[in-house]
Amino acid sequence: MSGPDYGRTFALWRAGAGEVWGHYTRHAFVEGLRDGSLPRAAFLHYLRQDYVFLIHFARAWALAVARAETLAEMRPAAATVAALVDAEMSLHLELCAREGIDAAALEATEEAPENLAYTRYVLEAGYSGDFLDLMAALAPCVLGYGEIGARLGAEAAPGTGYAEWIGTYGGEDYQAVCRDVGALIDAAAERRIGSDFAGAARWPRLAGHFRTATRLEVGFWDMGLRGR
Ligand SMILES: Cc1ncc(CN)c(N)n1
Repeated sequence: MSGPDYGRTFALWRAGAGEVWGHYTRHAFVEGLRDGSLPRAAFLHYLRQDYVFLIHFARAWALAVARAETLAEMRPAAATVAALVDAEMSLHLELCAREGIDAAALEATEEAPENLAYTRYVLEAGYSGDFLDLMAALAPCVLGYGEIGARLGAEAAPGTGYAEWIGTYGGEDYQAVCRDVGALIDAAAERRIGSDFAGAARWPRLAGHFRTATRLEVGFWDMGLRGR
């Protein structure tokens, strides 16, 4: 199982997460997007939760701007905040508007426990740790969807009904964000722990953040699939 190249640190964290990574990126929800069999109600339930999720993720990336130690770290972190609130959330606004769900209704969505658990875990990693801890907790979100989008872009059934979702995450704009974030994480890791990543005292904790966030992604898909 391979995917796009988003850098060395991501490749090591991804491999270290073991089978959990496949549970996330090949979840039944994802396969339902690919072949079009995902019930529309489950998709809309997921989209509403994901809109709220992205608000908190934009806050977490804004925290990364504050935790950055250099301008070279600050710029891509700030660009990712913009990509989340300007580009990615537009997908949710447009798809939901077509179903009669407006922005006010989206913002009034009551957070599911799986959503609360995931977003607050990531924010806590940033509050109690440093920039690199935060990157480890954020990476499965950004880069996992990049990997899923790239695969579904190549494999999706014609007329799946979820082509816009797939096009957003498989498209060049989102893939460029993933490559930039991968490069940002590689540079941030070298700066803080040197080039012998796996030998660094901090490595198990960082890999643990990545694995936990990946498990929380699986829980998010489970929540979406269950629907209301
Ligand atoms: C739960 C979740 N994880 C990741 C992404 C991709 N930014 C997302 N929109 N939602």
